[in-house]
Amino acid sequence: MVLRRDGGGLTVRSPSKINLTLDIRKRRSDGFHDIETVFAALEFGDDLAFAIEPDNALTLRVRDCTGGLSTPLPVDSRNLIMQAAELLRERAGCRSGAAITLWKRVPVEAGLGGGSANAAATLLALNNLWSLNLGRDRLTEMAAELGSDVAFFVSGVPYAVGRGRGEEIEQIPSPLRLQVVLVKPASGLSAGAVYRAVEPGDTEETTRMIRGLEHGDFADVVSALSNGLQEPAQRLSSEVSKVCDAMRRELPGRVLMSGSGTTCFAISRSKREVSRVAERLRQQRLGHVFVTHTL
Ligand SMILES: C[C@](O)(CO)[C@H](O)COP(=O)(O)OP(=O)(O)OC[C@H]1O[C@@H](n2ccc(N)nc2=O)[C@H](O)[C@@H]1O
Ligand SMILES: Nc1ncnc2c1ncn2[C@@H]1O[C@H](COP(=O)(O)OP(=O)(O)OP(=O)(O)O)[C@@H](O)[C@H]1O
Repeated sequence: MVLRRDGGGLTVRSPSKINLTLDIRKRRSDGFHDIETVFAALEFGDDLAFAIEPDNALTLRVRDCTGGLSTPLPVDSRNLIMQAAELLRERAGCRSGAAITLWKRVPVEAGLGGGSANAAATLLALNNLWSLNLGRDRLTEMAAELGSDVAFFVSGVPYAVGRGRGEEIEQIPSPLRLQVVLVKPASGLSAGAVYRAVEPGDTEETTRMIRGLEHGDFADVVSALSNGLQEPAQRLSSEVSKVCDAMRRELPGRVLMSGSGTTCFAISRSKREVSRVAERLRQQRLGHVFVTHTL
């Protein structure tokens, strides 16, 4: 994530992600699951601005740019941005203040990790704005406390494998840039509800996906696309199957649900192809359609 100086403050683009694979290995006693997943960061994201607040207050304003797609987000400690700021203050032992503004574009409960990316952006930006000089390791530890996806966004890499409950991050070097079309249906799903409905299995797609990305082999990437949460998500939301079926008619074999849903995505090497497919999907009114690419 690139921090930009803006007067006395900072601005940062908070990206989103898709999961190119998601293997659910086993249910743990702490309520989480051991997983292996391949994250890909997307250019599509929110914007955040941070300014020093002289009286040590922490405030958050949200500007909804989703076109009414999301219900209003809380601006108190229920918001992951406020949780990240408070955690940073507590661990660094500081009482600095900040006025934070979020321009929200990434839909909520979409499987795109929008809230997790906001939390990561907040850790990185306030560490800089408040001159705390905490190292990447300390920020990564805090990230894992805030949510399973946050460490990936703190890493700032385009592709990574996530192990453990998703917070153990290892970069996957790749020459590939994927063009991506996203369709988010009206309904959302909470990650907890989808994980509760899953049966852990022993799929091996993540290893194949890592190899495909490293070799820059698009055909291998396509053949390894898989998501162990898709079947339970489809049971919980009929819109997921409807959207994926419509996308498969356009780009057979290249469609998957992201994370815990409900967004489905399709990948291509061609910008022109995703734009054409997006136009056709918009006409079918299945949900909000976004065109983007991996970072
Ligand atoms: C679906 C993914 O987005 C894939 O990247 C993540 O696994 C979920 O990440 P997240 O939204 O950051 O999730 P968290 O806020 O950490 O957890 C929400 C809930 O999802 C379930 N959860 C999450 C991650 C995991 N490895 N196993 C789980 O069972 C737990 O019930 C947890 O209470
Ligand atoms: N800044 C934030 N942006 C988005 N959601 C937030 C934020 N802060 C708190 N939340 C809450 O977090 C929950 C889900 O967030 P998010 O949109 O990141 O989920 P998601 O798209 O399913 O992502 P994931 O792939 O990580 O599961 C919602 O219940 C939302 O109210």
